[in-house]
Amino acid sequence: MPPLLQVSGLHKVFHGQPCVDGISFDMESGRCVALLGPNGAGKTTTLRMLAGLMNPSRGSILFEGKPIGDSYRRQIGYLPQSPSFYNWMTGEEYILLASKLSGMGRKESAGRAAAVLERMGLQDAARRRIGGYSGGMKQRLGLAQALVHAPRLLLLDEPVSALDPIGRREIMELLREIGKETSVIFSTHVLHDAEEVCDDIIMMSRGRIAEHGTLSSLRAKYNRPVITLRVEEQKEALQWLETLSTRSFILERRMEVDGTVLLKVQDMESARSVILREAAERGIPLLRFEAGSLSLEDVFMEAVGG
Ligand SMILES: Nc1ncnc2c1ncn2[C@@H]1O[C@H](COP(=O)(O)OP(=O)(O)OP(=O)(O)O)[C@@H](O)[C@H]1O
Repeated sequence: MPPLLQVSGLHKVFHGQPCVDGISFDMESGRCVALLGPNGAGKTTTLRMLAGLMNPSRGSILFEGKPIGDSYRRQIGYLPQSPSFYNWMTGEEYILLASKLSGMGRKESAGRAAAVLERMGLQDAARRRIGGYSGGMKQRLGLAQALVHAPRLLLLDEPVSALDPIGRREIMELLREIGKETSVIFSTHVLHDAEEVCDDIIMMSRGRIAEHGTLSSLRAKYNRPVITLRVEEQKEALQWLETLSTRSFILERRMEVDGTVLLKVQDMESARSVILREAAERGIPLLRFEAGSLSLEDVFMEAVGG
C-alpha cells in the first residue's frame, strides 16, 4: 500500500519569490500532522496546494500513489484560515449546500448534515442564522463543512488561531476526536497546539521543511541537557551568574525576562556538580535549580532560526 500522501519537491513561486521552496514528505493514513511554522513560512500556500486549490510551480502530490485529479476533491475536507459564511443562511442550510457541492444526493446530504452538526455540538443552533453564531460556533460549522462528505484527509488552516481560549479548547477537543478516525494535517504557529493533538510535526521555515518527525523523535533528537537557574537579585549572585556563561562547559546561555537563566551544557553531571559546589562555596542564594532537557519550544526556535 502506498502512503496516503506523497509530496515531492513542491514549489510555489510568487512574482519570482519562492514561497514554498522544495517540500517533500510522506504521510501515512491515520496520522495527525501539524504543519508548524511562523507567519509567512508558507503553511497556507502548502495547504492550498495539498487541497488541490492551487497548482504548484513544480513538484508532485500523490494521493494513495496516484496524481491528484477531480476525484481527489471528494477525498479531502478543507477549512481555510478565514472561512467566509453567508450570514443570512442557517447552519443547516450551509452544511446542506456544502454537502450538495461535494456531490452528495439529497437524502444522503440530509442524513450526513444532521449527524455532523450534532457531532460539532451545533444541533440546537442548526436552524439559527450564522450571523448570530460566536467565533467558536462558526469554526465548528467550518469543521462540519469540511467533514460532511466523510473525507479521507482533513486539511485545516490555523483552525484555532482566531479563537478565544474557550473556543480554542472546544476545537482542540474536537480535533483530538476527529484525529482518531480521519487523517489530519493542520497548520499552526503555536507549538503547544501541535503538541496537544498531533502525532507528527513538520516544522516549516521560509518555505522549507526545517524538521520533520514524530513528537517523541524530535524530543529525542534535540535532547540536550539544560540547567535552569535563578538567583536572588544580589550583586555577587548576579555577577556569578554572569561569569558562568563564559565557562567552557556552558554551550549557550539564555536569560528569560524574569531573570531565570537557561544554560545549555555539555555534560549534565559535571555541570551540575560544578554549579552547585560553587553556589555553596560562595553562599549564592539560589531560588531555582533545575536539571532538565530542551523543551520542544526550544527545538522549534532552533529549527526555524528564531
Ligand atoms: N497569492 C500570493 N501572491 C503573492 N505572494 C503570496 C501569495 N500568497 C502568499 N504569498 C506570500 O508567500 C509567503 C508565505 O505565505 P503563506 O500565507 O503561505 O504563509 P503562512 O505560513 O501560512 O503564514 P501565515 O501564518 O501568516 O498565514 C508570504 O510572504 C506571502 O506574502
